[in-house]
Amino acid sequence: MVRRVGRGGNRSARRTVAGRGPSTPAAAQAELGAQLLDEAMKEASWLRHLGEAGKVSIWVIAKRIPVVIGQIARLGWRASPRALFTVVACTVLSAVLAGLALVESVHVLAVLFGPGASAARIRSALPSVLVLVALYSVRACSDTAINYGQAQLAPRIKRNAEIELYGLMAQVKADAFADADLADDLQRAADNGIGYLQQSVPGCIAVVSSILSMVSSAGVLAYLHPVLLPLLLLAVLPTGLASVRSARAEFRSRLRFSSISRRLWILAWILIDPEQAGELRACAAGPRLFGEHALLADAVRDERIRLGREQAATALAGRAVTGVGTGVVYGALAWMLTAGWLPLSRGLGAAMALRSVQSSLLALVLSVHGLFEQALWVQDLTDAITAARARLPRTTGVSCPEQFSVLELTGVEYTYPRARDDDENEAAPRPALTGVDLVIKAGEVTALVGSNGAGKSTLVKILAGLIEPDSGRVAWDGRETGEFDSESVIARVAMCPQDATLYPITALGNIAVSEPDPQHIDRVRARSAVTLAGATEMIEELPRGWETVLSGRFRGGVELSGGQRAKAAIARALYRTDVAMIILDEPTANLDPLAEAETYRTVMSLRDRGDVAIILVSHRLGAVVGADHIAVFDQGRIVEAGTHTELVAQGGLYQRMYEAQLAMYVNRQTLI
Ligand SMILES: Nc1ncnc2c1ncn2[C@@H]1O[C@H](COP(=O)(O)OP(=O)(O)OP(=O)(O)O)[C@@H](O)[C@H]1O
Repeated sequence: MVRRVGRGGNRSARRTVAGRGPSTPAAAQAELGAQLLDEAMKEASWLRHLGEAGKVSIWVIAKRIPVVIGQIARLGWRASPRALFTVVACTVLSAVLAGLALVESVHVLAVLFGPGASAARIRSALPSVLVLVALYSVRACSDTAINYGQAQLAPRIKRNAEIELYGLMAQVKADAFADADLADDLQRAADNGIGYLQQSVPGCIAVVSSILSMVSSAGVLAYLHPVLLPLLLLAVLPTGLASVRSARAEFRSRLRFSSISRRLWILAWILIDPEQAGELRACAAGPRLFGEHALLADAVRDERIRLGREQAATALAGRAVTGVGTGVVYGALAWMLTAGWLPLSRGLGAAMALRSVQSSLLALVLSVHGLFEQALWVQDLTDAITAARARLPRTTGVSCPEQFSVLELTGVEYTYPRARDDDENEAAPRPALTGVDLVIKAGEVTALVGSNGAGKSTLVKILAGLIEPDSGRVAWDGRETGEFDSESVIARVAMCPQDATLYPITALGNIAVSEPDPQHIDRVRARSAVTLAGATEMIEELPRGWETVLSGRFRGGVELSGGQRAKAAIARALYRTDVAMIILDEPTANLDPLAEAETYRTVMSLRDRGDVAIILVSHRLGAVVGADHIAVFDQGRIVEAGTHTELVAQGGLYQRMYEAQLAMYVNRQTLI
């Protein structure tokens, strides 16, 4: 049993850190567990809105709710005007029918409790009973229509939001994702915003429908006797307040335990993920992770039990006060009946109306709280969409030329955007590139080499049009790329990035993934790309050959090795024949020596395409010996440039790196 968990921290754990260590191994274990829980309960960015509904005032909620309902109504109108109309019309109709049914019940009671013989009274009440049955039947149809309309609206609204959000995600500039805050915003929008948006549709309907039911029942009370209206407050207010308190306790608990729930989810995922099963056992990590899972799961169980107790106590107090209030109301009703202010039938009708208002109020409190929380997430989603819109690629209406002879970079500078959280750091972020000048020619192989973190991959992203320099110039045959639509530049570059991703589609689909329509895949071109990448044998040996899905997560699919993945990624780049530049960023890091040598021969042979510039990033300097031009990077700058022979003769960084690698093969003594 875990005790004393909370956002404020665990006192005993703190004491141990500050003072002497725990006395026994069991105490040490318990304190370690308490620290883990403390850590797990710190608020994370994706918890941003959870629990806010538990903190704000009722007035803030009251002002916000109509805005949300308006927003969802607008989305509903865009998604399906007919479904929205059905829902609105039937919600109003249901409330009116509920009121009419109450009034009709009073008529039935008036007849049944009126003068005359029993049989005659029952006969006289029959028409009103039939009307009552008709009213309830129509209301049942109306409620069904609301459910139907809601089932039509919610998925459409969700789908529209998905189209908008994922469409934007696929379009925003690649460097937008380097902005950790935007990436976080988009992730939250996808993980939570869309789901909450869908939930907010029934949420809005529940709120409107409970308000209308309350108004309708209150209207009936006023019709029975105006004095009953103020009495109503006595009967419903305590229930309302108890419900608000209980709902807030629930939200607060969710806030404190959401971080733990997320950890639990991640731990459970690690324990059951087939891909991680081997490593988990090899590292003997299973018992430790299982122990951590058990600790957190026990804490969640204890919290649910505690919450249940708190809510039961709140409900009991609410019920007790409501009981007193209801007693006062019924006392007043009895007095009105005996004083002749109200006939018996109306008194019974008033009791029914009171019950109806109480249950509608309960539903209203719960649905308003739920909707308020959903509204915060919906707002988050809207904000993320607006932020993503501001990061769409440049459109100028001018496409870049199909080819270039010379691509020139002059004084290129680039610094990655930093996260909002980093803004407080006083040190300015270090530029990834500074004053880069480089000339790239079609029909040549240009190699980019240098130390780790020197800026090679960043330059490659600029060449591919994925990011744009903060300053400096990138020009295709003298025309600055800023003149062109960003998309048109990206479309003219084939890229094989470091650690390329294979998608869970067929091998053929992966090689020709640049073809939007699978019907238009050129199989001959795909075969020749695979041959050039040295991957023919690998693909033909797959269980279903070209049609094998390249993911072990799917039935019949396979998981490729790192080297096999690299070959497929190279083939994917070589499939593109409509490009001005082919970029290979560390293409052979995972290849065996023979495959590596073969790949470099292929890369050099790409010069034969004539009008295509080849960019090769590599740490294997033996592989760039044959390049036409080599640029050596260090700390964001090009510090040396030339051919292999020229660079070795210079005796600088390149020569030192080359000699170091050479020594590994020819003179092991140098390394020892
Ligand atoms: N997405 C990013 N966000 C922030 N900084 C980044 C990002 N990518 C790279 N950097 C930083 O930019 C600098 C240059 O990185 P880059 O990946 O271009 O180096 P590289 O020469 O390709 O390195 P390596 O040889 O290790 O692949 C590094 O300091 C790195 O930390």
